[in-house]
Amino acid sequence: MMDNIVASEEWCKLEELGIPAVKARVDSGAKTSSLQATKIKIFSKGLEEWVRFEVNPIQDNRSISILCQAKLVGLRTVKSSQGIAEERPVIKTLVTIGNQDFDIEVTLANRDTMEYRMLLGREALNERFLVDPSKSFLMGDISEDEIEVLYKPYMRKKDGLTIGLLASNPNLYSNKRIVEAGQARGHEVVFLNVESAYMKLDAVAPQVRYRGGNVLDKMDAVIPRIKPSVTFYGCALLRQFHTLGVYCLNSADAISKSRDKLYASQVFSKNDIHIPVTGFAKSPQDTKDLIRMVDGAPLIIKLLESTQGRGVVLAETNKAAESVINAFKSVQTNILVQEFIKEANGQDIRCFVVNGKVVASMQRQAQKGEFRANIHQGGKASLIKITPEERKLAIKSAKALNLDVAGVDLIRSNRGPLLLEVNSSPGLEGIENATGLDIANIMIETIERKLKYKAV
Ligand SMILES: Nc1ncnc2c1ncn2[C@@H]1O[C@H](COP(=O)(O)OP(=O)(O)OP(=O)(O)O)[C@@H](O)[C@H]1O
Ligand SMILES: [Mg+2]
Ligand SMILES: [Mg+2]
Repeated sequence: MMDNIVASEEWCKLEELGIPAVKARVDSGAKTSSLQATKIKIFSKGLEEWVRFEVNPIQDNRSISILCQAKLVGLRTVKSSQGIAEERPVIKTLVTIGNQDFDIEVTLANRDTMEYRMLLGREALNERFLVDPSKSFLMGDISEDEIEVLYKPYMRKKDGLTIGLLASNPNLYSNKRIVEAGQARGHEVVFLNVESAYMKLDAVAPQVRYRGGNVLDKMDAVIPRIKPSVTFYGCALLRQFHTLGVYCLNSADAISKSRDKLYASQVFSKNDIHIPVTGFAKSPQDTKDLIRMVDGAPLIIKLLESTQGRGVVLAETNKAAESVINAFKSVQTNILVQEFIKEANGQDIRCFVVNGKVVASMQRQAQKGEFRANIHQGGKASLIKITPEERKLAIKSAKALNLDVAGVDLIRSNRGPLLLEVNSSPGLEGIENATGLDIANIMIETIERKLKYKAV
């Protein structure tokens, strides 16, 4: 066996960190080496600066987590895939590959998205190894059984995840159900009030803290259920959690996009997703043409930020439309003007999309004399079998906004199904009652799948 040729992937032992085996990708395209690490914290030991962190050394197993510490060698500015510069701690540690031991510098990557938990860069390989990228494990393979034996002592006692529910009211049906479903699957679910959480913004050791000073550094995942009035602050918290390597079931970016009806409609039309003809204008001088553009009254006027049907108005005549539109404009309120889909007869369809699948759907029928089918406006829900075209539309719409969980509202028009809107915190009560399905459980299962979590 040639002992100076390494393959594209190799097993490494990091003895000083207490990591018996980690599969590393050999990447001579990268200069430095890196190691996946979460919960990174810099601290002083006498006069020295040290860093404490956790590593999940096995790709598909979140439940194995090794607490490591090492002397800090320095900080390295690294560009993320989005081109954002970040400072990452660098340590020096002994690595064993095959029968060779040597010291290397390793950058701690605070993201959990690395496919390989470790990356061996040029600096580590130089003058020591040649690389044969067509091969795997030239320095010796380790079987799954051997891994199990090696990691037995490290198995976490607590076998569930810690999931934060970022919301405002713990007594809402949806929130109670999410807590219940998480606990039923063996996880710890912590209710986090959006307004009681705050952040420390710092390149080296960013944090989310909770009223009283507790640092929230044990979260594996966060489920955002952010009410519209705190979207801005809630999304800032979510970004912070994301930076800390915590998986968020709906990203800050996707939530803020979905909350802006105008922006979302532009994303839909760009992605070839059909919506009722919609217009938007700044000046009252354009109102008449706006009305013509959507084919005249009856037409719909919507406040840009509305929920539960409260900001949606039907104007029966062109005159009424014109005066309502201009009235909103005179108080600087942003509105959309939209073609009225009369043939829907006060019905719409709510599809609940989780992780790219329609997991439940229901039809909602507006009360007599009402065109809005929202349950909050007295609408009644019933079961419905959606068509393949409607299913495709619902999935495509959630995907266009990049939402893991979405309530997609469709309406049946003479020219086929049209998308009305996509909600990022869809309520569970209506859909669970109508369908008898355990949607909260499906949301928790999705988190498990994303984190590659398996109950031990
Ligand atoms: N263009 C339209 N044509 C016919 N009916 C419509 C139209 N737009 C909305 N509606 C009806 O009004 C209801 C409320 O509209 P929409 O969903 O856009 O508003 P919302 O206030 O955001 O509601 P949500 O609580 O679902 O977020 C719809 O569910 C549908 O029944
Ligand atoms: Mg809405
Ligand atoms: Mg709606």
